[in-house]
Amino acid sequence: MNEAIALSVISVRSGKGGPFGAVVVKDGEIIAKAHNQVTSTNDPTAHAEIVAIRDACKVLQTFQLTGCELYTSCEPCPMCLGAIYWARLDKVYYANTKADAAQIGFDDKFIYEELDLPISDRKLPIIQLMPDEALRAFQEWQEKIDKVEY
Ligand SMILES: Nc1ccnc(=O)[nH]1
Repeated sequence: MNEAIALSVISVRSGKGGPFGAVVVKDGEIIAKAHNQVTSTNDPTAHAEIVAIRDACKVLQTFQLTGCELYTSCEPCPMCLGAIYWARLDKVYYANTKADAAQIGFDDKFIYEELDLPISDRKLPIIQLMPDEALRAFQEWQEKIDKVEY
């Protein structure tokens, strides 16, 4: 967590992104570390946690981080939490909370609140189109013998 927090400070001082840092640990060793890079890379998904997960997967040459733990300087936002579940990390440690992040202008808490609402009550319109056509790829996937599942 010391390293994750140090990265969050580096992020602020370097001007490369928001005040967030994260590290991925396996068997007690740091295998990947990152700070937020949203504004310096024009990538709204370049949260510290996402960048660290991408790097860890590259290092381990895998799309699943089972056996790894994530240390993040702030409670993960819903996007990062989704990535954490998809990556199958074992555990998450965090320092600042989403309420702390909200206080300095980061939307993590707002997105959590949106997710608690029924789709019809959310700020973001989400409209279904062409479900029958889209199902074709799902059917093909289900029938595919040599697929790589995740
Ligand atoms: N928890 C976080 C919120 C926003 N940006 C980040 O990199 N991390």
